[in-house]
Amino acid sequence: MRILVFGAGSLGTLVGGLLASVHDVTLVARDPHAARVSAAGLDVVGAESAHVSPAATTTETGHSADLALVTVKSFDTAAAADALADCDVDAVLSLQNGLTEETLVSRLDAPVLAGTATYGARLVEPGRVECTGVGRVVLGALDGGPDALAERVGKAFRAAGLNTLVATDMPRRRWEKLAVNAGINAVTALSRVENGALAGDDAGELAHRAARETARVARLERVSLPNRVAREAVDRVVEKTAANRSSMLQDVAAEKRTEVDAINGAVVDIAAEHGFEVPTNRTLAALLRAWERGAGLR
Ligand SMILES: NC(=O)C1=CN([C@@H]2O[C@H](COP(=O)(O)OP(=O)(O)OC[C@H]3O[C@@H](n4cnc5c(N)ncnc54)[C@H](OP(=O)(O)O)[C@@H]3O)[C@@H](O)[C@H]2O)C=CC1
Ligand SMILES: CC(C)(CO)C(=O)C(=O)O
Repeated sequence: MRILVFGAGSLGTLVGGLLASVHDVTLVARDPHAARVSAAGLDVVGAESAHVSPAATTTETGHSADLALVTVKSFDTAAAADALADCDVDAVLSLQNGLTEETLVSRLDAPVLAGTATYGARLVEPGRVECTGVGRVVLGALDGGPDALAERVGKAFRAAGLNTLVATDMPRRRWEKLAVNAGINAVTALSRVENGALAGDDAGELAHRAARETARVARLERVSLPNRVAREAVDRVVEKTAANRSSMLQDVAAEKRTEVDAINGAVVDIAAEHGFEVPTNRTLAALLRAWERGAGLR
């Protein structure tokens, strides 16, 4: 399969690097990373290891591929979609956090699959990416149900050794992940604690409230996600990732823009379309956006 990875930073380089063992992969990345991969190949280290030689470029448009993987941060999704609109791609798959697929659908003609990734990735230096944890890619039709394209992409991922599930219930999975991120990411970022610190703490109750609100909005969107399931998902992730610093905490610590708009912000916006209020998500989003403004990031 010819696969274009749009936004090869940490996750895109890891997934693209693993796919490059059997597929024809092009990484759209920044220099000096793109230049280094072109000149000397890519080292995958850590929980996975490989030396591969995908193509790498900073050129955003004019590519042709069977599949475009979108792995930019959520706030760069619209720009990525606009660049992909000037490419010839047969299908698009997002592995980003937050609700980003709608932005891709609204700007692209190619079919868009929904995806989530729990692999851990860190771009150590140009040309070198660390797999910090073997997770799973889950992908499928955005509206759910069986899908031949998703099956083909899943088969291509598995052929490259990526732990991949093709799911027929992506709407529920996306909203459950959103509920987990809306709770854990925002609260850990604002309180500067590891995920495990939420267990049995008042801050954990705040995370539960954000997740319950998200589940309520999911149901308004006709996605079946009971409050109890969202709350239990938060507890499960807090327990399994107790020592992790959430991606949003890492962004705040590094003084980088967060993905709040596609997480808590998306919950607030979609709730408003239904005339529904989500005060916990609204508060968390306001605090994070105020921090970003104060830090000159938006
Ligand atoms: N890292 C991880 O372990 C995981 C990440 N995710 C999700 O995956 C997504 C990506 O995360 P992550 O890989 O960590 O983020 P990174 O910031 O490491 O990677 C995104 C990369 O895309 C680049 N980029 C943006 N626009 C362009 C462009 N027009 N042309 C070329 N390159 C571009 C960015 O460069 P620049 O910064 O210079 O703009 C950056 O290098 C997020 O939604 C995240 O939540 C999900 C699971 C795990
Ligand atoms: C699951 C969780 C909360 C793990 O830290 C995550 O997805 C993130 O940090 O973005």
